Amino acid sequence: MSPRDEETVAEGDPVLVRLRGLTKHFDVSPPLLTRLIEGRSRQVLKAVDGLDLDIARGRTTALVGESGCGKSTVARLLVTLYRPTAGDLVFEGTDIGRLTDRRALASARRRMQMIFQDPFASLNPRWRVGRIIAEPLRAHGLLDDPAAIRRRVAELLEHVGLRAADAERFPHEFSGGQRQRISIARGLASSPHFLVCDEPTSALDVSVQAQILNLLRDLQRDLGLTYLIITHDLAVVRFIADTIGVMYLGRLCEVAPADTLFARPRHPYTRLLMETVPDLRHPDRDRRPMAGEVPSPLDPPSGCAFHTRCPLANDRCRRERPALRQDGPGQVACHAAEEGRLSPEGGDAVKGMRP
Ligand SMILES: Nc1ncnc2c1ncn2[C@@H]1O[C@H](COP(=O)(O)OP(=O)(O)OP(=O)(O)O)[C@@H](O)[C@H]1O
Repeated sequence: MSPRDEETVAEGDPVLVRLRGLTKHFDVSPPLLTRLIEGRSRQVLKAVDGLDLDIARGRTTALVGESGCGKSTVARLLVTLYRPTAGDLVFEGTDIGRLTDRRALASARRRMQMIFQDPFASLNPRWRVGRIIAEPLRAHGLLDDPAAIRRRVAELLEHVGLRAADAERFPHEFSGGQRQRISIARGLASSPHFLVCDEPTSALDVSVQAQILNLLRDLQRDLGLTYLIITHDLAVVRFIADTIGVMYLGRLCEVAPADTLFARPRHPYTRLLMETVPDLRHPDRDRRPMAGEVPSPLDPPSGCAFHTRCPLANDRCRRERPALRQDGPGQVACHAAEEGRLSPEGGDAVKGMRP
């Protein structure tokens, strides 16, 4: 056990967030009249379809996968912007997916915050930075004395590498990276335990991305924060994540410690994703596009959702949905892995999938 493990276990439950069978379906049916005239039935989009995941306290868990696999929907479920269709969403011991008590929900919301991708869109351009950062303090009724609010805002600005005097300026006076720092300061205002970061760096230049990721790491160390990072960018994940969950069409196909996942990816889809990782030092070099189309979540394939793109798929894969099973230090949902049909390095498994 590493010293960091001992620390988290000593605090009690090492798991801050526990997801069991977490599901979000959207009713995307055409209006009733259209359905009657055109003889169409109801349509349900399975954005998230039975997710089991533990998010370790004080650590960084990342969810990766191609666009449309359900990452942002998970983020929105976690911060209670959406209600689950089914399943458990337990945060600090409370199933917040089922909470109806307003005060309990407000208390949970204070302890978790979301950082969005686009700091332009998420900051009110007409408000001074001080007011933007102070807003959660007022909304949650944490501070009302103007001098105390000013002190807290100054402290938060300094925490994220800005100056106390920046409170007087407007968002447009800052660069993209600085604006993301302002978003993070606002996210920290209510002293949350859990930050959900949805593509926190994808709107930024590569050089600035590393600064923001370093800031997130420093804040985690200083404040004991737990992160869920949502991204399609494996380079970001490699830089910051302790644990990685790989999503495909609303389900997790692999969950593993970051080192294990990069050294020995197991699921054929993870192996294919790895082929597309840009080198952090040479981000423009050798980035292959992903082969094949992701099937529609309106009509997901039977059995393993990945079987339509997987060169190792057999009849069982087409018929039977694989469960997420323990596999070394991680978990993988793959019949080929369970049956020992994967090559150790993954070369054979991905050859047929390369464009
Ligand atoms: N409010 C909604 N109503 C209907 N469908 C939705 C809604 N939100 C998301 N979806 C659909 O759910 C699926 C998952 O979307 P989601 O945004 O969670 O994926 P993602 O992996 O975050 O993709 P991206 O990286 O492009 O944001 C997509 O097919 C999307 O069109």
